[in-house]
Amino acid sequence: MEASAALSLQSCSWIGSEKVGRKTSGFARLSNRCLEERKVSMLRFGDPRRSGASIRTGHAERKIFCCHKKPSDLLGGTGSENFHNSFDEALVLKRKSEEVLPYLSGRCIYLVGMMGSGKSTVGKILAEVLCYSFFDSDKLVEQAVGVSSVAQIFKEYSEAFFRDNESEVLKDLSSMRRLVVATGGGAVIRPINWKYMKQGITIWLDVPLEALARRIAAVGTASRPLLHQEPGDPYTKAFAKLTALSEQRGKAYANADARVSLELIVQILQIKRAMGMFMRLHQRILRLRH
Ligand SMILES: Nc1ncnc2c1ncn2[C@@H]1O[C@H](COP(=O)(O)OP(=O)(O)O)[C@@H](O)[C@H]1O
Ligand SMILES: O=C(O)C1=C[C@@H](OP(=O)(O)O)[C@@H](O)[C@H](O)C1
Repeated sequence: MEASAALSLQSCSWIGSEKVGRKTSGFARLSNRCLEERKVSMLRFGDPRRSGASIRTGHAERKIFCCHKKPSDLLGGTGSENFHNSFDEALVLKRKSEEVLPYLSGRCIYLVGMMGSGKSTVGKILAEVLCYSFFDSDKLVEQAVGVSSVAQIFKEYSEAFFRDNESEVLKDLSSMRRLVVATGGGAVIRPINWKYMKQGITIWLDVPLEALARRIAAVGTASRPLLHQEPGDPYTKAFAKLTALSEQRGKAYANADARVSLELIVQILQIKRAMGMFMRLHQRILRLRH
């Protein structure tokens, strides 16, 4: 399953519960239709094509990426696995998007959550499915500052400087429509950012800390400066810092209009699997009796 199936499981419930009612590029590849509807030139940081972001226009029909993995892999997944296509899942996602789009009426979706919660991964899939444009706010800050990585911005300037630019980027995005935005994990700590993000719909990707630390340890902490300072092996230092950050930020994430809990998704999958096994067993017993 994975990120895409998580979406297919959750899309109905999040739209029902909403109150309104690393990345190589800051942008997902877009369909021709999406491109026509996009108005990125309004942004302060200008046209992404000029600022070096890659957008490919060659595909009229978009692929929906799915990955088939055991629920246990979800929690321990490194994310380095290939995403495979699945016709069924693509169909489910397509239907869900058709259900959801009228409720969205063009409003942007902001994904919030701790580092490694999958905001970029899920955001790209969500944007594909909804035919929205995808933006990664960290990438937009890098472009605005003219520095190639967030880690470098922290080092050359400061965290406060990064946060100011992050707020500016969110402000610019807030006047746009039909975007999925993967925010930086710390965007939730400034109340002003909520004012911008609440122009759209905010979704909190809530993932257990152990899973976050495992995912981050798998790719290393170098690109995440807040985790890189601690001593120790990547998992231990990521886990220690994520625990501290999560205690500070827990309440802030809860401001989101909806929460997608990976723990709950895994439980649902386990129940579905157990029910499937039970049905198969039941059928076998019936066959033996006759
Ligand atoms: N649902 C998932 N299951 C397993 N690994 C995931 C999942 N979502 C993301 N990942 C992996 O976790 C890492 C961090 O994901 P990313 O989308 O960059 O998180 P964020 O943008 O929230 O920091 C990446 O290596 C990614 O492939
Ligand atoms: O949690 C945080 O404070 C941060 C998360 C990072 O983004 P991701 O959540 O995309 O890793 C990035 O904005 C910066 O390193 C600070």
